[in-house]
Amino acid sequence: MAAIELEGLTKRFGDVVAVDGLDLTVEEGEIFGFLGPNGAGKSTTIDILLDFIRPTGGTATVLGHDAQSEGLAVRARTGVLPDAYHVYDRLTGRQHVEFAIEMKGVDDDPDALLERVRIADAADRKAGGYSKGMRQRLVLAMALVGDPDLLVLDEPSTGLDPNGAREMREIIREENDRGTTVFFSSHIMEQVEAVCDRVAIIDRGRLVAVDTIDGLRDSSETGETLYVYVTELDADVVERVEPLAGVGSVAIDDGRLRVTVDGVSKFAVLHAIDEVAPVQDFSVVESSLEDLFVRYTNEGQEGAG
Ligand SMILES: Nc1ncnc2c1ncn2[C@@H]1O[C@H](COP(=O)(O)OP(=O)(O)OP(=O)(O)O)[C@@H](O)[C@H]1O
Repeated sequence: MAAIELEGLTKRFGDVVAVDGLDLTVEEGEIFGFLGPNGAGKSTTIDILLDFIRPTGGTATVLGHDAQSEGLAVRARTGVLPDAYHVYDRLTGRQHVEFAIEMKGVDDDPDALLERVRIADAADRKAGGYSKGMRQRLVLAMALVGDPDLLVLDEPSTGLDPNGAREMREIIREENDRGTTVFFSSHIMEQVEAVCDRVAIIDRGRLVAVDTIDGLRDSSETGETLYVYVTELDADVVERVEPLAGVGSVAIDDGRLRVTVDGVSKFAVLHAIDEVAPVQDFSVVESSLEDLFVRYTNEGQEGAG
């Protein structure tokens, strides 16, 4: 059974199409990144998964339950770290978690939960004195009450310093190791790259790519960039390298040739360049997810324009 299954999911707000015929499957046990620029439709999709808003068309199935007609069943098995969350300044960390345990009607150990998000030593402090990272982890501890099968995290790293973001990643991995499927939205590429099994990129409500990060790299012309030192570097070399198979773009950059290539054929490309102009030295730079993200979302815009 898939953890999340979207079929033709559509949401219109008046003239605005926030989600536009989205088809997506997230398998159980995955850490799945849901990426897209501002306004792409991430929060709207998450709101539909949790039945906070109703779709205009299509269906969303979460853990085998229809998100709309069986919203209660979905929420009973799903933990959510919302984009905007609130803590009560005058309650301690433990009191927050105790409250969540009572609300869910389970008998979890609050200290064990605070331990899992690494703020057990602050359990008796008032949340008003917590740092932003600690507050977020406290809300995550509340989301973990009842041992959910699915964790939905909306922008879990926004506003965290690098240490906080790293700690968040570690916690996400640990929860995943316990068998929880993690679906998290972000526009911070590094975060997603470091932790996700697969990612979907959406843009203006539409799916533009879904794959592993390596898969995205391989299927993208900008999979890798070669920096090549050749014996003679001039416009003529650029012109002769451009038509070679597997070459995306070619430019002169800081005394070197800068060549974007399809990840699979970089050696063939190097070899071909060597025939045109003898290669003295080279280096390979893998695209970051950031590059891929820009590429996928810009391509979409060109298509629409
Ligand atoms: N309640 C609403 N009424 C009207 N338009 C809305 C509403 N909610 C969202 N939208 C519009 O739907 C589109 C998608 O918004 P959404 O918040 O889902 O994007 P997002 O990917 O979560 O963006 P961000 O990364 O900025 O949070 C945007 O154009 C937004 O303005």
